Amino acid sequence: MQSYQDLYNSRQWQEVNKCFACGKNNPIGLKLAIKHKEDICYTTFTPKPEHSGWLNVMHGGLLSTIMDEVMAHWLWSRGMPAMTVEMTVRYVKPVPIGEPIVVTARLQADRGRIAHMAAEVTLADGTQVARATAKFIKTERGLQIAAGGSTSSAETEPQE
Ligand SMILES: CCCCCCCCCCCC(=O)SCCNC(=O)CCNC(=O)[C@H](O)C(C)(C)COP(=O)(O)OP(=O)(O)OC[C@H]1O[C@@H](n2cnc3c(N)ncnc32)[C@H](O)[C@@H]1OP(=O)(O)O
Repeated sequence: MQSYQDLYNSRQWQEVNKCFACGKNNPIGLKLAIKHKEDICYTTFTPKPEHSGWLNVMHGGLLSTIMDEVMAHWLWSRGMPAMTVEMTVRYVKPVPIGEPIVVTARLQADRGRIAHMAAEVTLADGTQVARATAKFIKTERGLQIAAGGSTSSAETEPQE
C-alpha cells in the first residue's frame, strides 16, 4: 500500500488536489507551493488587492489559512495524516498588500495522537507579523475526506 509520504509527493495527488490553499488546480485558490527544509516547512506569498480585509491590509483569515496549511503540510509530508482541531492566532502587525511574506511551521511537541505545531509569518526583512499555535489530531479520516469520502465521524477510525 502506498504510504502517506509517497501519496503526498505523488503527481496523482497533485492533479486531484482541490485544496483552497495548495491545490494547483483550484481556480480560485492561493496555489501555495510548500517547501521543506530540515525541521521546518515554509511557503512564500505576496498578497494582492483581492486578498484584502481592511484597505491595503491582507485579510487575517487568509493569514490563518496559510499558517494552518503549512503546519498541516509539516505533518502530512512526514507521513502523518492529521487534521487541525484547535488553533490560536496572534496578529502582531498589519500585512501590507504587495509585501511578500514567508510563512514557516515547525513541530513543538509530538504527544501521541496530538501534535502541537507552531507557525509564524514574517516580512522579507524578518519582522514577525503573525504567529500561531495549533493542535492537530493524527487521523486517517483526513485522507478519506480528501479523496472524496464521507465527512461523517461515525466511520470507524483505524487503530493507531
Ligand atoms: C496527500 C496529501 C494531503 C495534504 C493535505 C493537507 C491539507 C491541509 C488542510 C489544512 C488543515 C485543515 O484545515 S484540517 C480541516 C479542519 N479540521 C477539521 O475539519 C477537523 C474536524 N474534526 C474532526 O473531524 C474530528 O474531531 C477528528 C476526526 C479530527 C477527531 O475525531 P475523533 O477521531 O472522534 O477523535 P476524538 O475522540 O474527538 O478525540 C481524540 C482524542 O483527542 C483529544 N482531543 C480532541 N480535541 C482536542 C483538543 N483540541 N485538545 C486536546 N485534545 C483533544 C480527545 O480528548 C481524545 O482524547 P482521548 O479520549 O483519546 O484521550
